[in-house]
Amino acid sequence: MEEMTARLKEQIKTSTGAVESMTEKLQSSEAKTAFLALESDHGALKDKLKSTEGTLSERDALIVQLKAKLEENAALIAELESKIREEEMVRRKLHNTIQELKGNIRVFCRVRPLLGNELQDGKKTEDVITHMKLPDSNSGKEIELMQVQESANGKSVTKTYPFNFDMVFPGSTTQSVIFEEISQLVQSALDGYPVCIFAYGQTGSGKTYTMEGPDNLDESNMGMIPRAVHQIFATAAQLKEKGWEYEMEGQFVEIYNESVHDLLGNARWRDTVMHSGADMRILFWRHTTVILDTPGKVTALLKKASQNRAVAATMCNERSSRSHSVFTLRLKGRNRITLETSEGLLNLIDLAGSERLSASGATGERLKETQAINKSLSSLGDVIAALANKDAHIPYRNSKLTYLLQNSLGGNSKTLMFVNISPLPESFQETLCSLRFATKVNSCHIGTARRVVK
Ligand SMILES: Nc1ncnc2c1ncn2[C@@H]1O[C@H](COP(=O)(O)OP(=O)(O)OP(=O)(O)O)[C@@H](O)[C@H]1O
Repeated sequence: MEEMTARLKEQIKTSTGAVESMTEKLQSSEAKTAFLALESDHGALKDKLKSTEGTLSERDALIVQLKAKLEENAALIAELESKIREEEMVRRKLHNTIQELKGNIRVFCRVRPLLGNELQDGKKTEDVITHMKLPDSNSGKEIELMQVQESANGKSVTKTYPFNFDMVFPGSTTQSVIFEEISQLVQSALDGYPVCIFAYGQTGSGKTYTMEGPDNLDESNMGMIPRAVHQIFATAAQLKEKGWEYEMEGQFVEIYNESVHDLLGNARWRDTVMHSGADMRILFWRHTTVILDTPGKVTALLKKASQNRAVAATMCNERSSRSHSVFTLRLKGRNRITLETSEGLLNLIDLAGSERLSASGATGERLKETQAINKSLSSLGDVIAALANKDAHIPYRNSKLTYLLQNSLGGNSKTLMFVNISPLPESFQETLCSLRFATKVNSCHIGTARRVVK
C-alpha cells in the first residue's frame, strides 16, 4: 500500500511538472499572438455576419416592395388590355359608320396612262387626251368627256358629258395611292363584313393592272389583290395583341362562257355542270380551297391562278382576258379573350372586257365569248338597275356572275367598283358607255352592310 501511494505521488509529481511546463509554453508570446489573431478573426466574422444579416433583411423588404409593384403593374396591364379591346370595338363601329356614310356601292374611276407607242412623234399626254377633262390631283371626283359635233346649221359645237364619282384617278396615279383609298374596305373584311371590289371596263383599260398588277410585278406596282393580302396579314398580326386570331382560306375561280372553272385545281379546264337554284352556290364552294397561313402561300396561289387563267387574243388587245376572275378570301376570326368570333369575306373580281360586239370585231369562238361576256355584264346592269329601283324581284339568276355576286350586291356587303377607262380618243364611245354604266352603279343604294359576328 505504501509502495502504491509512493508510486502515485510520483505520477502526480510528473504530471504536475508537465502541466507547469505546458502552462509555461502557453504563456509564451507565440501562442499568445496566435490566440489574439484567432480572437480578432472571430470578432471580424461576427461583424460580417451582422452586416450580412442587415443586407438580407433590406433585400427582403425590397422583394416585398417589388412584388407589390409587380402586382400593381399586372393589374395596370390587364386594365390597359381591356381598354385596348374596348377601343378596338369603338374603332370597328366608327369605321363602319364612316363606310356607311360613304355609301355602300362606291365607284372609283381610273384612267390608264398612255402607253409607249400611244405617245409617238414626240407627242405629250395633253396632245392626245383632248376629249377628256381630268382632275389634276388624286383627290378629284369629276371627269368630263367632250365631243365636237356638227350642229343642224353646220357649225361645230362641243358636247360635254360630265360625270361624278367617289374618286377619279388620272393616269399618273400610282397603285399605292389607289390602295390607300381601299385599304379601309379591306380592313372591314377583317372586322367581319362581306366586301366586294370589282373592276369594270373595256379590254385594255387597265382592269388586270389595277387588280393584280403588270407582268413585271414588283413591290411598287403590285395590284389591289396582293396589297390587300399583305395588309390582311400585317393587320392580323397586330390584332393578335388584342386577342384576335385569324384563319384564312382562299379560292380563285373563273367564269368563262357561262361556266365556272377552278383556277387552283390541277385540271386546267375542270368544267362544272350548270345547276340551277341553290345547287349552284354549293358548286362554287366545292372548288379548291387553300389554307393561307403565310404570305408566301398567297403568292403561290396567285401565281398558279394566273397561269391557269384563260387568255385569248382579240382585235382589241393581244393578251385579252376573256373571262371574269373571282378571288375570294374567307377570314375567320376568334378573340381568345372575349370569345367573340367574326367571319369576313373579301371578293376581288377582275371582270372580262366590256367592249361592244361591233368594236371587238369578233367572229366564231371569239363571238361566242363576247356574247357570254356581254350577257353576264348586262345581267349585272339589270341587277343593279333593279336594286336602284328597289324592285321586289332582283334577277340574280340570269347569269353566273350575278349569282356569284348576289351576296355582294344585295345589301349585305360593302361594294366598290373600279371603272377603268382608256385615255384614247378612239375609245370615246366605249368610255362613254362605261361611265354611264358606272353612274348607274354609283346611284345604287343597297342598304346597310351587316357584320357577321357571334
Ligand atoms: N396604270 C397603269 N400604269 C401603267 N400601265 C398600265 C396601267 N394600266 C394598264 N396598264 C397597261 O395597259 C395594258 C392593258 O392593261 P390590262 O391588261 O390591265 O387591261 P385589262 O382591262 O385588264 O384588259 P382585259 O380586259 O383584256 O383583261 C397592259 O399592258 C398594262 O400593263
